[in-house]
Amino acid sequence: MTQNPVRIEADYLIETPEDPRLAAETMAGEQSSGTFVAVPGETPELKARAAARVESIELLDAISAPSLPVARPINPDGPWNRARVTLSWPLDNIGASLPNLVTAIAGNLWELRQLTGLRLLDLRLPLAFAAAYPGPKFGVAGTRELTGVSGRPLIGTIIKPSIGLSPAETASLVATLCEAGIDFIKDDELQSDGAYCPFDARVRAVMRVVNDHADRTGKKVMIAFNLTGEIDQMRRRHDLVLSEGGTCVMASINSVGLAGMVEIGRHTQLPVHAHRNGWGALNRHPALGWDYTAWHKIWRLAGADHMHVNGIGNKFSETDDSVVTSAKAALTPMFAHKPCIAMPVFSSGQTPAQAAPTWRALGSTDLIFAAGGGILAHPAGPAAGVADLRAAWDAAMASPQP
Ligand SMILES: O=C(O)[C@H](O)COP(=O)(O)O
Ligand SMILES: [Mg+2]
Repeated sequence: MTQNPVRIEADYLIETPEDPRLAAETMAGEQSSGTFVAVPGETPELKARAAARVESIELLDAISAPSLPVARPINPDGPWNRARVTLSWPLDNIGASLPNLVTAIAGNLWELRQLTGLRLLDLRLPLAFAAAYPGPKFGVAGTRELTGVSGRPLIGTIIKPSIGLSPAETASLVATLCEAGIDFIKDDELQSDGAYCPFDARVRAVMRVVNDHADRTGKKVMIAFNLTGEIDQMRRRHDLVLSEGGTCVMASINSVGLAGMVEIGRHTQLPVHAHRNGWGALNRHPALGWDYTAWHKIWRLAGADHMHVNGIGNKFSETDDSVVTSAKAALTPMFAHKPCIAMPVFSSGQTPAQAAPTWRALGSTDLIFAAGGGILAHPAGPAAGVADLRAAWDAAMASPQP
């Protein structure tokens, strides 16, 4: 977690038919003061001030075929060398700006013909970024306080069918889940403000049920209402959730973009639940895109309190190791004085069967365990689904601390 006070650092896995040292210099040049040819104004003084630097290169095994196509290959016969590279940039090139950070560390780099593979593995930011951005306002502690859940994961679900229910039907399902003792419910990412389930009507209908349940039992179930939209809409939707007594809002972060998320992060008085749909396009090919460890940091800084990490034995394509690495990353402090911890959300094909392996692999109860089909498709109904999931977690946690 040691931060260079004046330089941004990023680690990459590169694949190149050139000497990796040359390719790394091209990366640094293209992403700072250089271009494909020396230009007169790029003086030694200017370079000293603005050039990105190659901080380290670790050579890895070469491979026998390129991972990505190139229109005019530099060396069509290979070999395709691989290396782990760290670059750094002067903070003053961009200032503490998340959108411009992404352009610098993850902009035109992806298109360089010198590279047949490029993956951004991790990044380290100067403290100025911690000062410039809100970070999560609630995180694990604030979410636990609002839900009254301690010592175990939050047991959650996703409204299913994802889309198609009316506000009244959604509220009726929420009532059943509240009675069953659930802690957390979220809209599906596909449900935001459609014609037959408008956002405002859904919030009002659902919060009537949630508030009534809280008045009777003292337990306020946290509902993550999906406010994804344009910036003015999102601010207004947040304000409605707040005024109705809601305790969480959700956004599809790839859809609202970094500036959208920063605005939510600054405006919010509620925890922000960050849904990562679209992530596969940035991550699924091992020689292209981002590792979650690097990517999720920009969203935490922007204000994500809950970060989706997929789940053990998920219905998608990701390995369990990758899921656990992501969850541990979300729980790792970003800055000593401003940890920006985000609560990992395990979701995607989760059922009681994944409770014990998740507990063993993570060794923490600081998570939201969200099972949509895993609760709502229970043969004995949603209430039995909640009870089974609670029982599975209780049994898992009774086994020795991993
Ligand atoms: O939005 C989500 O988190 C997913 O739709 C999870 O749904 P599932 O538990 O039914 O896979
Ligand atoms: Mg979903």
